[in-house]
Amino acid sequence: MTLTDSGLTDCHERRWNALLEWLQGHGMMVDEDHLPVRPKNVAGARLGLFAIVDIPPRTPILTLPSKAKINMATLGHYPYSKRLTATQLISLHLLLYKPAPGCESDDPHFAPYISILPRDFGDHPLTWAVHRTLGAGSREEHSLLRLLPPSVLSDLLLLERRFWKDWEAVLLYLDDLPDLSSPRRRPRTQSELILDFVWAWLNVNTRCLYDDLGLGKDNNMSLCPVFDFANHAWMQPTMEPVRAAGSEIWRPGRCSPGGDGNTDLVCVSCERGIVRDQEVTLSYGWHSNRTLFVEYGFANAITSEELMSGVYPGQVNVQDIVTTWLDCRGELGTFVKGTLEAEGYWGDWTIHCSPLPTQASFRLITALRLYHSFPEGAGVWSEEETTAASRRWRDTILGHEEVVSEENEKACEESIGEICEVVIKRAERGIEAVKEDMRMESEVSEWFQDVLVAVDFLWFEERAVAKAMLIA
Ligand SMILES: C[S@@+](CC[C@H](N)C(=O)[O-])C[C@H]1O[C@@H](n2cnc3c(N)ncnc32)[C@H](O)[C@@H]1O
Repeated sequence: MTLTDSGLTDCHERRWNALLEWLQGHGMMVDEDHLPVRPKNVAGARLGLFAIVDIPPRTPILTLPSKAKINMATLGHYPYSKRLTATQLISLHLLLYKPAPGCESDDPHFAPYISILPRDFGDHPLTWAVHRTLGAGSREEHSLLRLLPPSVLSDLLLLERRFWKDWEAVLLYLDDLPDLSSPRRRPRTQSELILDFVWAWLNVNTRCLYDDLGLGKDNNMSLCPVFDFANHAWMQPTMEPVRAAGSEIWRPGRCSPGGDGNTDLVCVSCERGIVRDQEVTLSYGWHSNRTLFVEYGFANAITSEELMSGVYPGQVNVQDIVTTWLDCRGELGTFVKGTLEAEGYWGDWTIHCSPLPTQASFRLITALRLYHSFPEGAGVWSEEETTAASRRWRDTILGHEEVVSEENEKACEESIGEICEVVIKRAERGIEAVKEDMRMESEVSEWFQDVLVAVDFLWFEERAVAKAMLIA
């Protein structure tokens, strides 16, 4: 790959200039004073945004016109567009206008933007999962899936389920509107079409901003050119989005009653300001590496001090361990499972190292309390006994009682210790297996090595959180 003086390939340089010209056509100021950032290659993250001048604190970095965003408002011209969610509609639009290899998009509305989006997501775990489902997984992909911690794999399967659900919805929509798709595109087999949809869907899932358009929660999102080149920094990000002049500060996850419609996006530098050539970064949220890896395809390089001291939101989902215990308890296990499901406490059982003190989530403690309400070896439980034990457990959820009993609490504590031991042991095996692959796979592609490093961090986080729990 040859880089130009600006740190971009020729092709990216051309596409970036075309994007600026297009944005200018939409009324955006793109000179150095109004857009003091440019993309550059970043090892292990494709592109990132960099300051081209010193930027003082709380200074506007970009003001993106609302009509340059891709969202439910700017795609409102699709017939019956409200039949689709924002993810489905934006993904469909990208699918229809996906650039052919080596070419630019021919979208009459957003071509320069769609053309500069990443072309390949071979390093994202969803791609490996979908390949596997289609029976087309490569050896590298299979071995990466095998190396993932169980908690990561189960989140990945949930993400894959979301993907297929969106695909089904888009197919159904296209069935009703064959004019939209048939004449437009080069012929694609069903598998090719699905993989192109993976590309579209991942662009949406990894790049969209929560954006209060005044719609339902799941539809308040936009793809925002330029803004979406900013990489994630878990500590001290340098840029943040704010509302257009005169309105409230933007915060992810907040929905204003009634909504404000599609407004311009303004981003400003954070408190410390930014020096020339420094990377301009955002916070994608206070996420553990498991979530970052599954949703975005990368993991933060973190140290054990950061994990043990509680400054990093380390977390382990231990659902598979507890589920195995329940599976060994026959009918009683089935009863506990059914009760937890009925009461909304099934799954999402986690241990955390931040904020200190380290702790098990209330959901995990609640599940363990019910599990230990029926001690092993206590013989057969009559219906009355089962009802009474469940009632005592339910009282802890309702806040009528703090604990089921002292013995029950002690058993839960011991179980948490056992869970941590299991997590540590398997993390050690996982780290060893990743090392082994690193040694064996020295000839393989760069992205594969990068992913192995990320998988190593996933196991490392699990081990450090479990160790911190045991020490506490
Ligand atoms: C919103 S985009 C950021 C721009 C992106 N790097 C690009 O080349 O277009 C999000 C994607 O960037 C990458 N990314 C973001 N932050 C990262 C980080 N701290 N380390 C590695 N990759 C990162 C991941 O691939 C993620 O899915």
